[in-house]
Amino acid sequence: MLLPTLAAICILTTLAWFYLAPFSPERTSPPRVPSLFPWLGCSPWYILNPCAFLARCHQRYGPVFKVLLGGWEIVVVSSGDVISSIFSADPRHLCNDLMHHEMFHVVAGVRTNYARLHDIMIHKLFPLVDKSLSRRSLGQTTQPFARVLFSQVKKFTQNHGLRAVSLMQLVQEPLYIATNVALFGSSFPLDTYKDFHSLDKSVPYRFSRLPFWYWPSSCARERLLAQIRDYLQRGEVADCDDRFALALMETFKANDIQGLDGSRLVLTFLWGLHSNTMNTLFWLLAFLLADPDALARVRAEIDTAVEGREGKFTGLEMLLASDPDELDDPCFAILTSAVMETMRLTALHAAVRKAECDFDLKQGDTTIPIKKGEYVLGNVRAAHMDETIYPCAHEFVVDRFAGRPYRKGQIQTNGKPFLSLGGGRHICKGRWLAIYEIKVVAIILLRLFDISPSPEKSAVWSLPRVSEHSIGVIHTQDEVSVQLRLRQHEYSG
Ligand code: HEM
Repeated sequence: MLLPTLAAICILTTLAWFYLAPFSPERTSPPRVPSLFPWLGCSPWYILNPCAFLARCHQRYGPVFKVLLGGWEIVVVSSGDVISSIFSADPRHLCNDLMHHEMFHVVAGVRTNYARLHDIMIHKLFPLVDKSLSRRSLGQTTQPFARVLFSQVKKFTQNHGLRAVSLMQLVQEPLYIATNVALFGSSFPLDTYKDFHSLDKSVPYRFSRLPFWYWPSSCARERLLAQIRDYLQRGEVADCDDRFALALMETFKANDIQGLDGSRLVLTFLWGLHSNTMNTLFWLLAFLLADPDALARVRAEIDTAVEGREGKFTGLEMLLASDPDELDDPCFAILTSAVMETMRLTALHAAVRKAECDFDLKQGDTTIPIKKGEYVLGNVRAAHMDETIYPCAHEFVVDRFAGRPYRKGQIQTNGKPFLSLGGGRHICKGRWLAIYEIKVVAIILLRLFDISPSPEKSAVWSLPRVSEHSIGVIHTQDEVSVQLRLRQHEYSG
């Protein structure tokens, strides 16, 4: 009894201290968040709710502050310009190996051989992703994507016509399967969505080393690794159009990556490929369903484009057969803006880097000194919630990014600091794929269905709660059920 009581007293005292003490930050530049514990620093509060902790510190100490978390001195920055300069910094000065290491460990359980896997990922896999998923060549890589996606969504019309379905599964499973076919070919283990989802749900807890019932997700990970290993061992690529899969197999062969190492590398990549995109897509639908006017505007735009009223497409089938470049079009200006707005609202923190030497970050006319061995972290959420840049920053404003003339071939930021997709040399290599995929899923679902809250739950739609332990982009643990009703138009099942 003594130990738990002491622990409870300790936690309550420190919580009270954190909330009530009249904080006077140490007179350092940047200000340092005071902490009671010598090595742990503020990690108990950070781990309990990273987002709320950073928001409180931002409010108290301003846009730049230093905090000790589990032995790491971290300089947190919240201004768009400074975060951009971290993204663009020379990796010899600010290095992001740490995040990659964590991803390998947390997602795929890598404990040995890290350096070799990391080397292949950075020097072989990322350039391959960059080339295959660039705006110009995306159409060759995604050829079967929309076809497979459509056939997966159609299954919901057959099996779930009148029943409640999980919004998460509705938006994510077809996307997962179609993306895997497009990138890895149809011989990839496609019936793995449930295991992937179970692993994905555990990742934020694994990152924070929080107590969690890990057993189901660990079993899911083992099954995924075994199936991916079989896929790599077979080495079959069904179709020579599967360019990405062919190049991947060749890269693995040339570098003698096989067995468990190969499957761990692919699983880590698979998580990077799906996790943010799936969660962003879920929130796009959730925001639209919570805002009937926004939903009506996006749907009207889709109907106009699909019905060929402005001469763009003559039906859903034609739209789905088009090159991704065709969807990067002013006829989808509001939908594109809705995707950008969702990315703005869902991005958390990024740009975690370790300083390899003493380094100055520029902030306007001043500099932020970073010492060798310190870490920097970009509080993207704070930058995106800056009311001076984004009025009504906490609200979903569907046309926020549709104010200026549409610029094809560019991310539609409307000239505002937009950090959800990184920047500089580490800009997200899958950004064109992610935007294209999210748009296609939204087009298919909103064209085919009226989606309403499941009557067993509530007649009024409210946004799902944000999980305190989200990473990358916000997550939810809420089960959201919806009912689908086929709309009356060209498609009848
Ligand atoms: C909505 C979906 C996505 C979001 C919000 C997102 C976000 C990001 C961010 C913020 C970074 C920069 C991280 C940093 O520098 O610290 C990044 C990097 C990266 N992303 Fe994405 N991403 C998404 C989808 C994808 C997809 C579909 C792929 C496809 C494989 C992908 C592949 C990559 C790669 C390879 C990098 C590392 C680039 C490098 O370090 O050179 N991402 N992503």
